[in-house]
Amino acid sequence: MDEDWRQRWQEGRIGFHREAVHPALERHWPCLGVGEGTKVLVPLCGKSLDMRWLAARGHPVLGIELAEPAIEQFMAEGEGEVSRYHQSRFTVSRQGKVELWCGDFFHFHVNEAADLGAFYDRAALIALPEAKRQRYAFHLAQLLPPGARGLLVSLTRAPGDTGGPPFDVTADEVIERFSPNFEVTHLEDGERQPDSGFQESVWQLVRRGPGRS
Ligand SMILES: C[S@@+](CC[C@H](N)C(=O)[O-])C[C@H]1O[C@@H](n2cnc3c(N)ncnc32)[C@H](O)[C@@H]1O
Repeated sequence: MDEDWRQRWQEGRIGFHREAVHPALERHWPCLGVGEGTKVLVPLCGKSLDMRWLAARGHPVLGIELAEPAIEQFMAEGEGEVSRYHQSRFTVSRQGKVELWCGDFFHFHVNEAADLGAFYDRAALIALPEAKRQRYAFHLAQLLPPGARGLLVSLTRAPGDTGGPPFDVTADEVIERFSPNFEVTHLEDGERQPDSGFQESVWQLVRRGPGRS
């Protein structure tokens, strides 16, 4: 699976990438109550412009992405000097308020997450096959302190369509996977797309106590 993602980036098969900031982020982030200056984790970040939007609102952003081309492109398309350093199994590239960690999200350790206070998941959970989604929800919870808030943009496919990625993740599954560690609130459902049959759903998650273990 990891190799598939790297290959997609090599070949430019990145239909998931949006050329504009996601409207759900613009609509809902301001209502989440995430404090100014709070550092935002963006798992499986690609080269999403949503990270620039978060940075422009004053948030330091920490994105994690497997594919080096995604990070190279993000930096090349941005402005400002890029610095790089190595941290455990990752190469970290930093430009302005955005730092992108190149490597596997599941290798990102809680010790490296000390200053995180919020997260943003658009097309991260739904990029993972079922077997990895439970692990994802648990790992995310381990990285965030109690009270940390985030936005999740999930997706369902047309009834009977079992393809992916993006994978079909129902509302029941979102609740089941996250509610042990998060307060989960459904915010909205988008329109089902007539061509793809995809329908996005947007969720607010708040990390419950007692905290990281
Ligand atoms: C569907 S894309 C979404 C990217 C981004 N969130 C966006 O909205 O454009 C999923 C991304 O996750 C990356 N990815 C997949 N598995 C990963 C993992 N285990 N760790 C880090 N990145 C991963 C892929 O390379 C791909 O760029």
